[in-house]
Amino acid sequence: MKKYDVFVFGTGIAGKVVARNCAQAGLAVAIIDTREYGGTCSQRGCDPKKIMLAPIEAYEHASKLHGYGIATMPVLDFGQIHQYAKKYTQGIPAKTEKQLQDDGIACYRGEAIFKNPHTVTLNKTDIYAKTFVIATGLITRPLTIPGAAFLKEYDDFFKLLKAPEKVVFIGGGYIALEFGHMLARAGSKVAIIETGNRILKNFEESVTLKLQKITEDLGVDIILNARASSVETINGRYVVNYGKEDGIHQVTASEVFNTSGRIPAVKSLKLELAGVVTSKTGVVVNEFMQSISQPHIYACGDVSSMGLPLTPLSGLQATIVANNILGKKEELQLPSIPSAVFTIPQLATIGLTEKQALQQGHKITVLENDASNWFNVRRIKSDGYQYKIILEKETEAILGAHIMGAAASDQINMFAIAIKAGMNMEDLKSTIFTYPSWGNDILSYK
Ligand SMILES: Cc1cc2nc3c(=O)[nH]c(=O)nc-3n(C[C@H](O)[C@H](O)[C@H](O)COP(=O)(O)OP(=O)(O)OC[C@H]3O[C@@H](n4cnc5c(N)ncnc54)[C@H](O)[C@@H]3O)c2cc1C
Ligand SMILES: NC(=O)c1ccc[n+]([C@@H]2O[C@H](COP(=O)([O-])OP(=O)(O)OC[C@H]3O[C@@H](n4cnc5c(N)ncnc54)[C@H](O)[C@@H]3O)[C@@H](O)[C@H]2O)c1
Repeated sequence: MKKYDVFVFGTGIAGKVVARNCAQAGLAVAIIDTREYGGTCSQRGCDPKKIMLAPIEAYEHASKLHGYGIATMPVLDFGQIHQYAKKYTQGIPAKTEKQLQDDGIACYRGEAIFKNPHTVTLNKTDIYAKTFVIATGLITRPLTIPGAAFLKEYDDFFKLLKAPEKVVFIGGGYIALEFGHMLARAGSKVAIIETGNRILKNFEESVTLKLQKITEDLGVDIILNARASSVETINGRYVVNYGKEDGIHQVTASEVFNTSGRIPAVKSLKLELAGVVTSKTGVVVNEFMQSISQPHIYACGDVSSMGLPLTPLSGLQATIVANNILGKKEELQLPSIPSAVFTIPQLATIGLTEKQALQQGHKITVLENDASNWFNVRRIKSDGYQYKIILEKETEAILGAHIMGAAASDQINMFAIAIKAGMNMEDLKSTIFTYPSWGNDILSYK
């Protein structure tokens, strides 16, 4: 029987970091993936999405400044955009596998299944390990509606060679908004069906409603308080039926995407045979990222029950897992994690919303303004700008920051630094920033 010190499931950011750190420290490590090596973020998530966004942002800038120095409009070519992202992603599986092999890691492919807490079976062969790491990420939540087989998933977006004529997204979260903004600018007619009463329901309401309005003005049809009930094909087109309070409605589409959320990828591992406890949010772990029921089995990244499913946290958790396997006892101190939706303009958040701050009993001061007429917005003729900052009333400590604007994903990082450094709003505002930058705008937040 093959024996390893560490056996890692998943070659995304989380699995890769654990495997490499442990192998570089001299442990015998094996890793396995059911798909191409390299995981979601680099191949079908954050990075290719941002690459595709680059020409779309350039086009957007040009269209806003058309007649203000841009004399002729450029032409957006979705096929070229697809190729641009593909060129970036296509080398990743081979490069990832080579890095792992160069570190002396045994690389497997396929579906290994737990037989007992220390053994997995792969292609009828048993493999023993002292320690296991589950880093299998998330998969699209299956919708159990008639016609669900017609639905595309997030990774199909990266296979599109042209912008479809009409696209429907079922679910109005991160993925629908980011993809919808790109496709709408590339010429698709976009509709989003959302069960809630607004998009991006975990974000601060006022700034999100501003983005919702901008998205509608872009031509995206946002259908709220609606639940998709079935998908049919009629004359080569899809018809999505959805229920609202007043009955069943229909929308037609050339492509329909299931963007209704993502669930932990644990089903095929047979974790129950290893005695590993899971919940709806993934493998239940303690502060050392160990399974609460089997301490020699760790979980990190999106599949762990700890924190938001975002790349920076996955990397942090993986480093902690590796340190714990290597005997340096380290706890995950969940930091304030910023998050951004890469629409145009962007939406970014950190910390508590106003509602959460009040629910937690804080006495608060709120700095809020529609800053759409500020210099930086007028300069690039962007669609809008709004912020809401939640402060502890007495100390001015920053409890939460929420920004909708062209550079929100970077501005929010300044709040992340301030929160980590224990700076209050006055400290932040007494810092000298470059002028006239988006960062400097923060000095005028009131
Ligand atoms: C479209 C999209 C855009 C995103 N954009 C952002 C962004 O802008 N910023 C951000 O912070 N986050 C973003 N995310 C989230 C980010 O991609 C994840 O947080 C991150 O990839 C998680 O890394 P991971 O290693 O935990 O999982 P993954 O990268 O998903 O890796 C898990 C790996 O495990 C493999 N696997 C699954 N099941 C098994 C099994 N049974 N056995 C072996 N291997 C298995 C998978 O094939 C995969 O390779 C985005 C996600 C999506 C879908
Ligand atoms: N920029 C980023 O950081 C980024 C980008 C993309 C994805 N992600 C990660 O991926 C995760 C998943 O993203 P997502 O967009 O798939 O999910 P999400 O959880 O952000 O949004 C899903 C939405 O679908 C709605 N919904 C659920 N069932 C529905 C139904 N039957 N009909 C209509 N609406 C329905 C929900 O109310 C919710 O608003 C995110 O939580 C995030 O962590 C991050």
